[in-house]
Amino acid sequence: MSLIIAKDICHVYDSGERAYEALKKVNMSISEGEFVALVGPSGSGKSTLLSILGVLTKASSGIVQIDGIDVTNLGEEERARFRREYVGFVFQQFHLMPYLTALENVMLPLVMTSISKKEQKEKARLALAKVGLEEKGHRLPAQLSGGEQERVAIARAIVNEPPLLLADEPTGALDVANGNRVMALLTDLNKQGHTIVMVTHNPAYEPLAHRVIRLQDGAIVEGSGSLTRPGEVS
Ligand SMILES: Nc1ncnc2c1ncn2[C@@H]1O[C@H](COP(=O)(O)OP(=O)(O)OP(=O)(O)O)[C@@H](O)[C@H]1O
Repeated sequence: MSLIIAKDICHVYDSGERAYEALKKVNMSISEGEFVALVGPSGSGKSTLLSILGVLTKASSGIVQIDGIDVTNLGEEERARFRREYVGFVFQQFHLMPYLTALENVMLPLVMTSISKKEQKEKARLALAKVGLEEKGHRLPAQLSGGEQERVAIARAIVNEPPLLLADEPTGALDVANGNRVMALLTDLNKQGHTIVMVTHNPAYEPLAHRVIRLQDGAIVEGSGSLTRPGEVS
């Protein structure tokens, strides 16, 4: 079953003097449980597409359906709620709060929920254990290595068990050994049921994905998946 369907997605950045068409009629579908690598040259539109799939950016036109919900026309508040429930984000820059411990950073997505503080802590501990950092929850980000900080960021992304995990160059700031460890972790999380879409510049990681979607000049040139399953797209 498709978790994501994107139909005729166009995106234009309009910064006053000149408009730039970053995505041109992108059509794709991603099945539940897939691990997809989103690749392509710099400027081809990968981050823009990831941001649209994560309901962070509103596409200029086109339709995005996630888990059967048309997210295209949701209001700001509904979009925020949708992101909290459905999407975990992992970025190249870890974006950890420097004055919070690793455990507190992982708890952040739960703060807005009705879950009790005790349960929030328990869930954060479990997420840290999943990334192999159960012993380091008390440390501040500055007291962790780059690889460990990225694993904390991954724990934060999965703490509320979102069905969809979006990763933008998750290994971009890491050395080979730490990059490989993060990739092994993502592969493992995928096996546990998270659907993953990952932007990467590293061809060595492409074989780890079930499918490679290649973008060029804002269009998909390989691996879009089928959009023709009856009943899924109106
Ligand atoms: N806020 C913006 N305003 C104007 N143009 C933008 C903006 N953000 C991105 N672009 C342009 O849109 C195009 C696609 O950008 P995007 O960041 O999606 O590419 P990318 O494939 O992720 O690139 P990279 O691999 O270098 O991160 C680029 O040409 C970029 O210059």
